[in-house]
Amino acid sequence: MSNIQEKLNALRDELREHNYNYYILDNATISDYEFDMKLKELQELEAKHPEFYDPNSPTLRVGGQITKNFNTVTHEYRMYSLDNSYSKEDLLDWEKRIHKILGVETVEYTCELKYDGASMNLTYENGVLVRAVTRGDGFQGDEVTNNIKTINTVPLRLKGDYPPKFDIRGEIILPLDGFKKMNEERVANGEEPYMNPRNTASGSLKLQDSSEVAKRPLECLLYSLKGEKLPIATQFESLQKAREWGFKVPSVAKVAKSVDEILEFVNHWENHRHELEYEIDGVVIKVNNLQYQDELGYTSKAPRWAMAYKFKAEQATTILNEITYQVGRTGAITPVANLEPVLLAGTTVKRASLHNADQIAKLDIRERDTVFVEKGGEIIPKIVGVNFDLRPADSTETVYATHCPECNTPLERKEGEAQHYCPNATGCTPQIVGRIQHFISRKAMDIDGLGGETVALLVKEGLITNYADLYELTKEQIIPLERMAEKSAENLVNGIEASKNIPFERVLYALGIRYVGETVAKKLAKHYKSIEALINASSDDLVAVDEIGVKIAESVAQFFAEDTNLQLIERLKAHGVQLEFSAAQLEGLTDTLAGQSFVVSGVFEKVSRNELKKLIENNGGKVASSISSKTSYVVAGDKMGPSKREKAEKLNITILTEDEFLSMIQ
Ligand SMILES: NC(=O)c1ccc[n+]([C@@H]2O[C@H](COP(=O)([O-])OP(=O)(O)OC[C@H]3O[C@@H](n4cnc5c(N)ncnc54)[C@H](O)[C@@H]3O)[C@@H](O)[C@H]2O)c1
Ligand SMILES: [Zn+2]
Repeated sequence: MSNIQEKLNALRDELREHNYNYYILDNATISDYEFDMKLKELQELEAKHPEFYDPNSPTLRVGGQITKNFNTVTHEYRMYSLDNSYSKEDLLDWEKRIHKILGVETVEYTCELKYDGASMNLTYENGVLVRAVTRGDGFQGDEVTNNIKTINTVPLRLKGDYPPKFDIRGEIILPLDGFKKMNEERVANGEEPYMNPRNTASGSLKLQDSSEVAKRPLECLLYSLKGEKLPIATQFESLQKAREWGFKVPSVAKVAKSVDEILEFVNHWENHRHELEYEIDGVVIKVNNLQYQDELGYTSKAPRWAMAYKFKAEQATTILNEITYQVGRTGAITPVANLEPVLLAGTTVKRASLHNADQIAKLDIRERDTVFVEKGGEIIPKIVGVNFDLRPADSTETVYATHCPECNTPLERKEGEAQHYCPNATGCTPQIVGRIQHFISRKAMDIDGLGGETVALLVKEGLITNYADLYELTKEQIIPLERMAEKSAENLVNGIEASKNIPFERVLYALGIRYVGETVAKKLAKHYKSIEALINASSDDLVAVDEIGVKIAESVAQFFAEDTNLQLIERLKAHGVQLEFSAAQLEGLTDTLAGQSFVVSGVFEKVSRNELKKLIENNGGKVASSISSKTSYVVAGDKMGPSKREKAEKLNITILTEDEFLSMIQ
C-alpha cells in the first residue's frame, strides 16, 4: 500500500471513530474545530488522489447512524449535513460558486442561527404530527415519535392554513437554564453532572422510556419545510409560515443581500450568543429563493445552497499551576485544575473541572502544562487539550490522588465507576458539612434561619457532627458564634423545631442516601410507608418496587446496614421527626392494585381523570401512558380513542368501565 493510501485510510478510520463517539456515544473526544480541520485535510487529500476514491469515506456521508433500538424509517426527503466555513474568504468562494452555477450576479440569503442540538424530521398529515425521525445516516433514521411528543414546543395539532402533508425539520435542544437545573439535581442526588446541553439533548432522544424524556425541558426549534407543491417561494417565507402554523421558530432570522451583510449578522451573533437561552455553534446561511435552491441541488453530503459559518468555541490558553481534589457530600472526589487566571467568554477563569482520573489520563494533563480551556454550556470551564510543545522537559505524568485531601483516608474506586470516593463518611469534614447542608436544603427539611455557611461554622465549632445533632442545639450555644445574635439564634432553633412537621418522603430525601433523589424518595415512602419497613427491606425486595433499579436498591440497603445511620435515625425519631406516613397520608392508601398496570382513557363521570389516576396509585397500582402487553387493565370512559380500544382488544386486555374500576377498590 502506498504512503498516501495509508494516510487516507488512517484519516478515514480516525474520523469514523470520532463520528461514532459524537453521534452514537454522545461523547466526543476532540473539539468540533479539530474535527472539521481533519475532515478538511481528508477532503483535500482525496481531491488530489481520486484514484483512492472510497464511497464510504466520511467526506461523502452524513456522520450519524441508525440504532437498533427504534423502528428504522426511510426519509422521504434525504437529510443532509451542512458545509462549513470559518472565514470571509470561505463565504466569498461559496458565493462565487453560486453565481457561476445560477448565472446571476446577485442572490439573496436567509441568515439563521445554528442551533446546537440534534436534528429531527417531523411529518405532519392533515395538521397532525404522525412521525418524528432522527437524521440517522441521512437516508434512514430512528423513529422517536413518542419521545418527541413529550416536548411542549412540538405542536401535536397545527393551526392556520397548513398544507395537507409535509415534513418539517428542526433541532432538538436543551435550553441552558433547564440544563443547569438538571445538573444541579443530579449533583444533589450524588450523580455525575451531564457534560453539555447538546449531548444531553441528543442522548435524551435515545431513551426508551418516554416518561423519562418528558421530565427533561427539551425544545424543538424549526428551520426548514419539505413537501410537494408547498405554497412558499423563499426560505424566509417558510420560517414565517411555520411560525403561523404553531411551530417554534426563533425570530432573529434576517435576509442578507451580500456577503458583507451576512458577516454583519455573523459578527452580531458571535458577540451576543451568550444572551440567548440556548447554545448556538454558528450561523446558517441559505439561498433564499427556493427555485434557486432547486437549481443548485446537493453534493454527496450537503446542499450547495446552504453554508454553516461556525464560531470557534471560545478558547483560552493558560498554565495549569496545580491539580487539587475536592470532596463532595457523598465522598466523591473531583479533580480541579487551578489555573493562571485567564479571560474567557467575558469572565476570568481560575479553575476548571478535570472530571475524573480517566479524563486526566486520556488528555495526559500535567501540572505546569500549557492547556486549552473552553467554556461552552458547562457551568465550569473545562480543559480540552494540552499544548505538548510547551511542556517542561522535566514534566512527569500526573499520579492521581491516592488519599483523601481532607482526612487522608485511602480513596476507593468501584468497578465500573469513573469517580474515586473517600469512604470515611463520618469523619471527613466536607462530607459531614455537605450531608447536613443537604439535610437542611429547601427541598429537604427546608430549615428556616439556617444556611450552608452556618452549618459549616457549627461543624467547625464542634457543635454538630451530624444532622441529628441539630435537634439538640440550644440558643445559648449559638448566640456566641460569629454573626449570631439573640434573634437569629432564636430563628434558627425555631426553624429546626418546625422541621419536625416535614412529611416522611422529604425526610427520606433529606437523609442523603446516594441515588435517592426527590422522586425516588417519594416512591419509596409511598411503597413502604415507614422507615421501619424500609430498613427491613432487602435489596431484592427493593428491586421489586416499581422503578427502583439495582443501583438504587443496593445503595439503600447499604445505607441501612450501617449502624451509625440506624443510630441517627433512632435519634431523629426520638426528637419527633416524621419517619412514617401520617394518619392523613395513610388514609385511602391500600395495596389492592399492587403489581397491576393501568391505562386510563376517555372522559369520566364520577371522578376526574386525574383523580382516577391518583386512586390507582394510592391503591398500589401503576399508571402507564400507552397500552402494551404489560398493561393489566384499561379504564375506559366516554370518548375513548378508537385506536386505543383496538389495541387493547388486539392484546386481549380487559377494558373496565368507571364503575367496574371503582368497585375494584371499594
Ligand atoms: N468533535 C467530534 O468528534 C465530532 C465528530 C463528528 C462531528 N462533529 C461536528 O459535527 C459537525 C458535522 O455534523 P453534522 O453533519 O451533524 O452537522 P453540522 O452541525 O455541521 O450541520 C448540519 C446540522 O445543523 C443543524 N442546524 C442547526 N440549525 C440549523 C438551521 N438554522 N438550519 C439548518 N440546519 C441547522 C441541523 O441539524 C443540521 O443537520 C462537524 O462539522 C463537527 O463540527 C464533531
Ligand atoms: Zn475524606
